[in-house]
Amino acid sequence: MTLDDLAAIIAQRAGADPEGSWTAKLLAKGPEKCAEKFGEEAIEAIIEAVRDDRAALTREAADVLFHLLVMLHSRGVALADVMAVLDERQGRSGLAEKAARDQRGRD
Ligand SMILES: N=c1c2ncn([C@@H]3O[C@H](COP(=O)(O)OP(=O)(O)OP(=O)(O)O)[C@@H](O)[C@H]3O)c2ncn1[C@@H]1O[C@H](COP(=O)(O)O)[C@@H](O)[C@H]1O
Repeated sequence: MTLDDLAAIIAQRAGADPEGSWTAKLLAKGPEKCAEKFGEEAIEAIIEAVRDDRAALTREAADVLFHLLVMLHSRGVALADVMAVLDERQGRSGLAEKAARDQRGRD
């Protein structure tokens, strides 16, 4: 399973009957609810990271990735576009990237 596979499943489920699909049910509630659910899952992952429960963190991280992709779909953001941003950053130090971002914020 890749993130591309999961994004394709989410796109396919988007038009499904909400009674038979968690993805369809969540998307039907709108982007704000998808964002809220992503936030809940992120917090659950944070809690497991702080507790240092690796098995629970692994499960919560899977929930985070799934709900991130649902949230992106809800706002029409393609995973490919997110990956393109990461591609642009490849080979560039995170510190240099942050400095450039801060400079753009000041312009
Ligand atoms: N990867 C996932 C996935 N990860 C998590 N979830 C669901 O996300 C929901 C979140 O559960 P939580 O317990 O955190 O939230 P909750 O059910 O609101 O309960 P509370 O926390 O509020 O008590 C659960 O129903 C999980 O089953 C997922 N649902 C679907 N997928 C993928 O999407 C595919 C399509 O699923 P459907 O859309 O359901 O057909 C599946 O085959 C999977 O590949």
